[in-house]
Amino acid sequence: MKTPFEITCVILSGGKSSRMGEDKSLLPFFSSKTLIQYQYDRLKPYFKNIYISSKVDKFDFLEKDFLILDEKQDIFSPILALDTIFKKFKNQKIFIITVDTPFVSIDSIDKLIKESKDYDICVAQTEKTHNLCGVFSSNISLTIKTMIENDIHKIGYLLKNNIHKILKFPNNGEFININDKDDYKTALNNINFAYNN
Ligand SMILES: Nc1nc2c(ncn2[C@@H]2O[C@H](COP(=O)(O)OP(=O)(O)OP(=O)(O)O)[C@@H](O)[C@H]2O)c(=O)[nH]1
Repeated sequence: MKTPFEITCVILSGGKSSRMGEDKSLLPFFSSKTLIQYQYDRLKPYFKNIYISSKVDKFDFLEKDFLILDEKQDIFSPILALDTIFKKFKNQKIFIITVDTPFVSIDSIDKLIKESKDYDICVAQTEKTHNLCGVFSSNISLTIKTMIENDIHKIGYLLKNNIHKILKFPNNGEFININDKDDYKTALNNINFAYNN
């Protein structure tokens, strides 16, 4: 195994899951683990520090010290998650990934971290841009503050207003998001196929 990445990882897992119709982070995924526990456990060996960002404490497997609860509870938005994350981690770069992308490879994460050196944001792109899979620097805090004050929640705005790099990857499959029941069904097939072959 590689030496763990120096950079801290935070998994975003406090969304509304409106397209799924139930909290996707707690859906059964693989080997008796929920989606969030699967994502956490598979990434944990590769990072010195790994946290989960959420609105509430809903993870029975996680020690409280590794949970980052959003400061603002009234609306759902990854921008609010990033706001709390960078209040905790000042002057740092953080690797951000979402709970619903369990197939992103460690090699791709390695590439994103290496490529992020000269940028405040470095995110992945395949057929579309994966705005919440990449490295974010605390230098973006000021833009986040402005966005919250003006009720702007588009990650695209955050990218546009900071020095960023969009890193292309050839394999769309590894960046698939699990948003609705069909995505979930496909992801379950993929994960079972991967472990049985
Ligand atoms: N901590 C935290 N995470 C959030 C919040 N809103 C969204 N996320 C996470 O950010 C990622 C992208 O979220 P979205 O696609 O906007 O929302 P979602 O909950 O995944 O799904 P939809 O409600 O169907 O859009 C997911 O990993 C969410 O769990 C929030 O308010 N707080």
